Amino acid sequence: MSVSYGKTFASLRAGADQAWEDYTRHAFVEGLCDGTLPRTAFLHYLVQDYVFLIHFSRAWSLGLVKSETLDEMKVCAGTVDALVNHEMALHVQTCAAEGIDEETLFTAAEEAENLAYTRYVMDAGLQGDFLDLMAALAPCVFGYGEIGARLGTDHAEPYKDWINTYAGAEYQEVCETVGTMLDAAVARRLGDDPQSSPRWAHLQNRFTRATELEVSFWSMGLRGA
Ligand SMILES: Cc1ncc(C[n+]2csc(CCO)c2C)c(N)n1
Repeated sequence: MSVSYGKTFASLRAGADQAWEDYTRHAFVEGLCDGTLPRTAFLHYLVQDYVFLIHFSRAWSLGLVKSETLDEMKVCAGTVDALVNHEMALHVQTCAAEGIDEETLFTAAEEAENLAYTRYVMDAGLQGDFLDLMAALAPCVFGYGEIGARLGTDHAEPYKDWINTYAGAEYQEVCETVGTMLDAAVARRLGDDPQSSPRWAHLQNRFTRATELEVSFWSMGLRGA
């Protein structure tokens, strides 16, 4: 892998085995890359993803509540800001150009895969501590970072705006910042050898399950083809 987002992510990624490959090399992703993804599937994904981001913003806000350091708070607050004030704008713009207005996005009925994923993450945070929440949030952040880094910024239409959002230096820096914060959060709570902590298996389980839910999310997108 050419990108590095910290040792916590590297360990969790390795522990997720095949699920990680299924997520980051999904047919939906390959279709974005070579431009063969049907437009209807992309729009179906984008409408669902708008609602997804609403709930992910809520989950990152919970991260603020569960933080133990100002640095953790800064990363969570920055992510909420990026999500609600910037990342969602891409969805709104793209959908507006296709005649789908923001009211339609906000009130879209969630597909079961979407609902399952966001509520799973939220519950991981409500039930557990900051690390439980971060383990469930991590696949989303680093997976899109890894996909963006692999696809690169040199793409033709139709999906270059989407790809560039995640391939660009700005998002890659976000992933590095979150990775650094996550390493510090783990060291603070579990010490220098976190994999030997009795909590590690549970954190790995949260990460792997969230990764599987990302796979389902892509497959749900393809259903719109
Ligand atoms: C299904 C789905 N999974 C992941 C992302 C990417 N993503 C979601 S929240 C967030 C902000 C963290 O910095 C990022 C990058 C997405 N859009 N949709």
